[in-house]
Amino acid sequence: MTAALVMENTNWDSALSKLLNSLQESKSEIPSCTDEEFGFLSELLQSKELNALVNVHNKILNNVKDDKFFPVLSNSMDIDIEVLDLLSTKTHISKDCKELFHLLQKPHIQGLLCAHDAVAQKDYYPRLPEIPLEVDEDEETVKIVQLVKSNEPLGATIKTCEVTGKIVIARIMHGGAADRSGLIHVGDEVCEVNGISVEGKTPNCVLKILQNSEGTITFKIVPADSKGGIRESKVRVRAHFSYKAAEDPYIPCKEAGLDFSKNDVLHIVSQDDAYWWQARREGDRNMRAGLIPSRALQETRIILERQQKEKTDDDNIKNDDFDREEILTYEEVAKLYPRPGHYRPVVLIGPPGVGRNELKRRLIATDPDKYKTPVPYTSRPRKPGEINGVEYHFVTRKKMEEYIEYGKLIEYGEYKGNLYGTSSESVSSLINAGYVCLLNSHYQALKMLRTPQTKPYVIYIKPPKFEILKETRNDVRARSTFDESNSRGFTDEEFHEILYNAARIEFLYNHMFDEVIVNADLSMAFEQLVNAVHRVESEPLWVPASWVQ
Ligand SMILES: Nc1ncnc2c1ncn2[C@@H]1O[C@H](COP(=O)(O)OP(=O)(O)OP(=O)(O)O)[C@@H](O)[C@H]1O
Repeated sequence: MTAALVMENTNWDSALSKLLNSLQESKSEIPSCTDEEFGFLSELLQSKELNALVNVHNKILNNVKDDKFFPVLSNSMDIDIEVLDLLSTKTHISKDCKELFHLLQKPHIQGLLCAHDAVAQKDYYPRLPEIPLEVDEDEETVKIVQLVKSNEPLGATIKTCEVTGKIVIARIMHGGAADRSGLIHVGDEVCEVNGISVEGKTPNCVLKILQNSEGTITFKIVPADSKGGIRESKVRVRAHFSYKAAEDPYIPCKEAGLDFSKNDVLHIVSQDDAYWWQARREGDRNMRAGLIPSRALQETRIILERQQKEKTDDDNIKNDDFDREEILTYEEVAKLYPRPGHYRPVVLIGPPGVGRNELKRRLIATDPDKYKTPVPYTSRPRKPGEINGVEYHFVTRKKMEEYIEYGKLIEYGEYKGNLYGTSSESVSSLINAGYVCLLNSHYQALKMLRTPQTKPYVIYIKPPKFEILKETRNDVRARSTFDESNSRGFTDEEFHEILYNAARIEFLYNHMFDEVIVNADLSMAFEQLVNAVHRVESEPLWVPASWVQ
């Protein structure tokens, strides 16, 4: 294509055409320019993309002139994440949902939305004024640092140094404004803020000065000896408790706190402080880290809480609940990537009668060549119609005890005086043969199953509240699983027993669940199970870090 051709196109930007013409005219006058370089530049100036970009730029300029151009929102990235959250469970509904779900995750779409938000929030305003030249001569080590105050906090905390009594930087939050500037470091001594000396002032007074300043904030700082960038740790943990900084009376700075919910995965970026770690919620676009209680601090809090509770304890959890001794704070996790043809076993946990068999049966029916369940062993007597090796392998109690003693069973438990269990061999042979192995083990077996070798995906099947449990089961004349000798519906007592057992399982094993499905409407619960199993087959998922190493 030549310049003349370009100019024939009436939509072509005239400035670009001019530039291209000049380039061609002056080619011979720039001998240092190689053919390749010249070709690249002239191709660029003739590209449709650049022309379109310049047109967009011109249009924006025209709009700005008329004062018509303003952003409608400044949180498009938050909206993108919200929409992704909503879509994540609905991708099966239609091809469009699936396509949108993938589109909104594309890095260039997200990059565009982030850039849009930064512009909409005027993140680049105001321009930094020139740094004043007249710095006290006798203060060679003094540094003037200017930061732009935007909507986000500064990302640094201050304290009075116990030794010198001066105001010093106590903490820099990872990814916050101060950290990103790279100009302020822990231990730096603050002499002035916006020209106001902070000598003799309390951290609270300094905070007030900061809060009252607009635009840029100028710090006069004596840098600490040891600077160096902050190294980010790569540790990810799953939180086993929820946290709200605003409700924590001991956090050094409430605004610097990071709220999280139980089961959130957190990226711990700094464990330098014994009591307060810095963390980000995994998947959060906000790169600013926040303060969370360290493992040691949280453990101490739990122990104190328990001691206080024990004094007034009136809960009815039985004494054999050995797990109560466990102090759950954070569990280190890592992503486990799916291996094609080698699937993690899916374990359905729940109170007897909640519907695990029904869900498992339905799943196997969708593809019996893919989903399999091992035939368990039991010491319970065979009932009429049952075939050995089909429903169960029927063996004596003595044999079961031998199996347990010799470690032949991957999981076992006792229910109503009979032993039940699954052999390790039957599970591993299904997994090695490329099937998705489904287990609905007794909850007591969870600890045995949750090992780096087995790597189970644990789904807790939860009953809905009493009224709904009763209504949904009675509507379809569900058969009680409590009375093996008689086919009849569930009684109210049995519904209460399901709920009692559910509360107990949740109390003891909640931290081992990868997912919870409430089995109210059967078809909805089944749909969730299908989605969950699909995720296990196809997505990298968080597991205890020891399973991955
Ligand atoms: N969401 C539901 N709505 C209505 N009925 C249900 C629902 N889920 C299960 N059922 C019915 O409840 C009864 C008990 O279910 P199921 O046998 O699957 O329970 P289970 O948890 O496997 O019990 P167990 O572990 O004691 O064998 C069955 O008749 C089943 O069809």
